[in-house]
Amino acid sequence: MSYPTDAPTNIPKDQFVKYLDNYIERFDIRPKYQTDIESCSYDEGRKCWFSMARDMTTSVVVKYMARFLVVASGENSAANIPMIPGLHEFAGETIHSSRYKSGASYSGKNVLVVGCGNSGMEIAYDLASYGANTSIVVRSPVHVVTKEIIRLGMTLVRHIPINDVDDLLERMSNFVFGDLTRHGIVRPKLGPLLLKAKTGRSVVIDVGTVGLSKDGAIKVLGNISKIKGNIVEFEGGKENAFDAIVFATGYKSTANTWLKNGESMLNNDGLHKKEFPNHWTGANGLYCAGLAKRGLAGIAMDAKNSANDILSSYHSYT
Ligand SMILES: NC(=O)C1=CN([C@@H]2O[C@H](COP(=O)(O)OP(=O)(O)OC[C@H]3O[C@@H](n4cnc5c(N)ncnc54)[C@H](OP(=O)(O)O)[C@@H]3O)[C@@H](O)[C@H]2O)C=CC1
Ligand SMILES: O=C(O)C(=O)Cc1c[nH]c2ccccc12
Repeated sequence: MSYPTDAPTNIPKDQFVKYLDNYIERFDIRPKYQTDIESCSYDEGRKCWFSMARDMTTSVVVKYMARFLVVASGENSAANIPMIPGLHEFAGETIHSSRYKSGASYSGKNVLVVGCGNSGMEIAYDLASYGANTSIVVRSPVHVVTKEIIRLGMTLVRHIPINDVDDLLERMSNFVFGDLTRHGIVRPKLGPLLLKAKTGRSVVIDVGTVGLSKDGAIKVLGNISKIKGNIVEFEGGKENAFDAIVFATGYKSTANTWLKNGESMLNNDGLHKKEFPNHWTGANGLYCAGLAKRGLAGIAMDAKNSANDILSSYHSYT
């Protein structure tokens, strides 16, 4: 099997869409856009998977039949908003990062971004650029890198031990950003690639947020303890008033809600049951790609394993 080697790196949106179109054409993929899978279940008698697919524009439900089923709906499927005491009575606006489009309407407002993953860090930068008085909650250590550094790391780790690559990535990142501890951003003990492999936590690619935090244009705050009206209280007792809170607090898998008979592969959280590296397949032609919290490299690994396995059982099946 061959894969395109011309994957885009830093190109405008229309060229990226063109890349996807070329990909579809090259592999003869027929996407069903605007389609919601309501359920997938295994028919023991016919030895196949039945999927109920609702056309979101017409609401017509179509039934698909397939010998193989690949769950690729991802770890980032439904918005995760934490339970914080007093949140339901918060006097301002609350929004999850998945619905955030632009900081334009937040100009001049006091906005708190909760979460310092890539979504939170990008949104904080956008809000500050639109003139919002921006704060961000950074409750845990995080690896901030540049896109060049992580790209280099992902290439080197195919040839060099992970600890050596992590050492290099940390040195380079420290050289670029300096020690950010006094700005509220602390590096985790584990290196960036090992942290991803062990905990699923991604590095954050800086888009300018770090510079604004150093300038004080974006305020870095610790964990929230409670909310009272429009006041947010932080651990340590600090209190600030906010007009809006953006929850960039990540996502959950939803595969367990629509996949019936998936017990051989998925748990109640919609993530795989089996330990890595044997997690990507279940019974009766069931597969998953991208539920192992191993980032882009993990998704590629699952996709190749699933495709090769389907190919070999397809040949023995026909
Ligand atoms: N440009 C890009 O390539 C982008 C990539 N992405 C990717 O998409 C995926 C999803 O990213 P994202 O939406 O950022 O979600 P993530 O799961 O990566 O990050 C969620 C963040 O929310 C924090 N959080 C969760 N609950 C709380 C809480 N109660 N109080 C304070 N903080 C909290 C987490 O902190 P803690 O670690 O302490 O739990 C973490 O910092 C990731 O793989 C990411 O790398 C996203 C945006 C842009
Ligand atoms: O593959 C992942 O998820 C990583 O953690 C590394 C990575 C590659 N490209 C990225 C873009 C945003 C955040 C992390 C990565």
